Amino acid sequence: MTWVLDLHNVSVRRGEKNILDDVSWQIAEGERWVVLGRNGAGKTTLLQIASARMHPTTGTVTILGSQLGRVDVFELRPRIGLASAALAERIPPSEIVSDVVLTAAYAVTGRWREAYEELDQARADDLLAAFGVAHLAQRRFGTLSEGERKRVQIARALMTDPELLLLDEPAAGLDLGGREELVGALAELAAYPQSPVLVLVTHHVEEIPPGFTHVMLMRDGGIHIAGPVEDVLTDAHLSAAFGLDLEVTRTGDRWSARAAQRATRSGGHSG
Ligand SMILES: Nc1ncnc2c1ncn2[C@@H]1O[C@H](COP(=O)(O)OP(=O)(O)OP(=O)(O)O)[C@@H](O)[C@H]1O
Repeated sequence: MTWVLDLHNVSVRRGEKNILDDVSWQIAEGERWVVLGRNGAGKTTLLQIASARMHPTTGTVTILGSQLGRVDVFELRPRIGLASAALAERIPPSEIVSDVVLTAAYAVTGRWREAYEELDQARADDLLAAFGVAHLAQRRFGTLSEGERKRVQIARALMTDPELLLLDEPAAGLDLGGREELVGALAELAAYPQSPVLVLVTHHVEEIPPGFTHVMLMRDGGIHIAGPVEDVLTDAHLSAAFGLDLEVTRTGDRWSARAAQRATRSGGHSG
């Protein structure tokens, strides 16, 4: 089987610590993954590896059939869409929104005399429309709200028509309405068979869009458990991964979690 992403015994060492510790993970065509874990679990490091931005200390990483270390990463990266806070910080606030998306075709931020094809412009316009921000195309990126910026970033990440799309906490900082709109947009993306393979990093099960197929729970740099959503999202697995007693609830095609309610003392009469 050809995997879209194939990590084999991958570790990343920083100082005395393995911040990724012996991770083996395969993603097949058509899958939509959520990576969950508490602060410091290693989620962003995992996405750095999966987006060919970081090499492992040990282990092998094969992305879209190319093994890291044996491939020109500058040829590989346009095939992988990535949206993250770190990338967003590099977008000049004065950049016109349309150009924020368009420049992804050339893997740069900041438009500077590149010869853009009309087709590229049309694609950038379509993506802005698909994420409901076409009306902001001529605004400066720095003037957008957090939610509007997140949508523009995802449009940018899709500009190169990637085969793999990695989203690092796309709902962070959004209000309830913004989160729900984004979850809806990602559910739509997940539903298209032509969409890239999706990997979404989040802290909250409430942000899992309908249509996502698999969940990985990370803990201390390793995989606590990974597999189909229904198998992984249990009270026991989530509690172990987050280190506290949690109750998970499924309502329709959405999930929520909260601290387990302690059994109340019963049987007594008040007064
Ligand atoms: N260059 C580095 N040197 C030392 N430690 C690092 C380095 N980069 C990351 N770490 C540590 O590795 C661990 C994993 O970091 P990472 O950012 O991958 O976690 P995360 O799961 O994305 O966390 P969060 O949910 O808080 O964003 C953290 O403890 C972090 O402090």
